[in-house]
Amino acid sequence: MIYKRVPPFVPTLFRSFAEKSSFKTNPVKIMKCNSKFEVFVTRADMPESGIEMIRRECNVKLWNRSSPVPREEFLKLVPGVNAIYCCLTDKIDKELLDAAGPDLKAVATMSVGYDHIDVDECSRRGIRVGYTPDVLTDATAELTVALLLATARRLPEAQEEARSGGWVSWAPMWMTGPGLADSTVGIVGYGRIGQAVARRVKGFNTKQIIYCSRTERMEAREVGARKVEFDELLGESDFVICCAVLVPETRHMFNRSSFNKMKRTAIFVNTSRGGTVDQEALTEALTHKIIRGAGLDVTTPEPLPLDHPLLALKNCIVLPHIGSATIDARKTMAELTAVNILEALKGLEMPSELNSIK
Ligand SMILES: O=CC(=O)O
Repeated sequence: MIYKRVPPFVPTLFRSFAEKSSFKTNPVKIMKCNSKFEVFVTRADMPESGIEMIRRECNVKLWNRSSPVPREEFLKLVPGVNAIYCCLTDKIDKELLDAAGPDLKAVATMSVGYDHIDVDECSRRGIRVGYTPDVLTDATAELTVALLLATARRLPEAQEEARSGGWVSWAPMWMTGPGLADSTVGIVGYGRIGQAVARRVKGFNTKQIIYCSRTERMEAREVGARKVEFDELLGESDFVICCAVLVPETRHMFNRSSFNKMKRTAIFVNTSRGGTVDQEALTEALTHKIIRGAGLDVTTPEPLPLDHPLLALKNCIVLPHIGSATIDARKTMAELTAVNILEALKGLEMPSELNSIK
């Protein structure tokens, strides 16, 4: 990987500064360094090390709130900027690119997912697009396994029982769930994260790992994983894990028909994007015990409204999209996003680029 680590960062002002005094009332903070380039950053609480790297070489226009920039503000703030440093809540589409205008040279997202960016449209306009693969693979795979175990072994439910007095005594079959040992694990989407999940679940003495992906993956040999068709994976797996990228072909691939093909004892886990699941069908499958349980780190929409039926189901765990949320992963993602922008503005290759415009 070409990604270069930067020297240790001296903590600076951004968030604490932003949260002090006058900045509370001003939604944008401008940081000048006499560069010809201006970079718009969509969150006040992007990790400081990445912002500091950009600030050393470019003028930074920082959205001075830790909540997403409202769309109307976003459209007003981007005209004339040379780069946008964004995250997965920021939609970068034609309208936004039109608003930014011809000086926009690069968009870099602090995420591996890029379904919020119209990459083709960026390419047509000569705008380079960067993202952050690799650096969050371990973090996301760890969370996926944690969610898998928490769902199968019913950890939130068990904790609730302990807290609320439901724990009357040890009981032979109380709070039981399926184990990974001797099970079949099916992984849908065998990219970097899918492979990292496979390596981890292998360590739990699983019987077999099967996967489906567009192509046969050499990496699967390392864990003895076998490529199968989607329907076979659904029918064979005790645990079905979705690590697939969200593209038109994967939208709602987990629907009524898919849940009906799964074992009634199956556990479904999704750490990719909420859009891969038809949530109404999932709610029905969980309510009517068509499958045993589900663990979701991603939903549609995010956040899931508090009155959403999935949040009321005991056999469903919902996490607030924290797959990559280790401290190191998030810092490294921020720094990679900064390097992507700086290299693009210098006309150099981005370390992690989605489109290659020469
Ligand atoms: O979901 C998280 C990411 O795309 O980085």
